[in-house]
Amino acid sequence: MLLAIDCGNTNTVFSIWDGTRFLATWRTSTEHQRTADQYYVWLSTLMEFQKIEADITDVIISSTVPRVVFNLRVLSDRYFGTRPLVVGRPDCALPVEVRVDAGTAVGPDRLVNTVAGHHLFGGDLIVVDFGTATTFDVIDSDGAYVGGVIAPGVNLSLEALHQAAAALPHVDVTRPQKVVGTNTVACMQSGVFWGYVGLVREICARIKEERGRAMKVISTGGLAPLFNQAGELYDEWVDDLTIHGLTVIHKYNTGATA
Ligand SMILES: Nc1ncnc2c1ncn2[C@@H]1O[C@H](COP(=O)(O)OP(=O)(O)OP(=O)(O)O)[C@@H](O)[C@H]1O
Ligand SMILES: CC(C)(CO)[C@@H](O)C(=O)NCCC(=O)O
Ligand SMILES: [K+]
Repeated sequence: MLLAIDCGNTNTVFSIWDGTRFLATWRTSTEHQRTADQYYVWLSTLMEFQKIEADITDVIISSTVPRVVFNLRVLSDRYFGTRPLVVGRPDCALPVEVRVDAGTAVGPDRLVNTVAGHHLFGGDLIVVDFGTATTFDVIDSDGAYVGGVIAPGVNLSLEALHQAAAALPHVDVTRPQKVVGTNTVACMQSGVFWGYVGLVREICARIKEERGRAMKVISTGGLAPLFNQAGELYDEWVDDLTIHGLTVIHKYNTGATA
């Protein structure tokens, strides 16, 4: 069985794939100090608690934080007796082309989203991922990654307001009742909620215009559905698109089904 690890700047997702379905998915915060032993204690406790009897033989990692890869490699070697595939390393082939400026290191999560998007929906796509950053990945008709957009993440924007302005509290993002807020929290929520609805709409419209073609918009990330309450921003939403893409890349590199 495959252990797929998607390590973002805020959270790391671990998922067990048996070749046809995910047996379990767990999240933890991303901390580069965490050792292989700590990961294993956490993972094996959850597996035991959920009575998951998985014989993990393969590991694949996508990490936007280079320094956590070392300990995840040790986890893989020491506890699962296998050398992990690491997206972005030369020995991990991708089933799609990457057509960007020479010397650009595209985030591995964006490459994995490209593979997943193309695998599930074919070509001419925009993948919108609401993570630490809000990213837009543009995928050509042949599945190639051809560039995109990086905007600040939703929670990051709210946190930045709170950090920079003494009178602004920490708030969670929700859809406000009205656009015009009559208290501080409602004003902040309105700015972020409607600001992101506008950001997504405008960026997708301009990408389609610039490329002169119709494109399907796929969204991922826990916050994505919140912004699509009128159902007009995206065509599809896939939770954990990145984890799905990792299983596709693993299969492409090994021919394995699990
Ligand atoms: N209504 C909500 N309000 C606040 N946070 C939410 C809400 N719904 C989901 N979330 C959080 O949004 C985050 C989305 O997860 P996702 O994996 O897409 O990004 P991330 O983990 O924050 O970023 P990265 O992948 O860059 O580490 C999760 O931490 C989830 O708990
Ligand atoms: C943009 C993030 C932080 C989104 O997770 C990540 O994909 C990343 O670190 N990218 C590197 C730069 C790029 O993708 O062009
Ligand atoms: K993510």
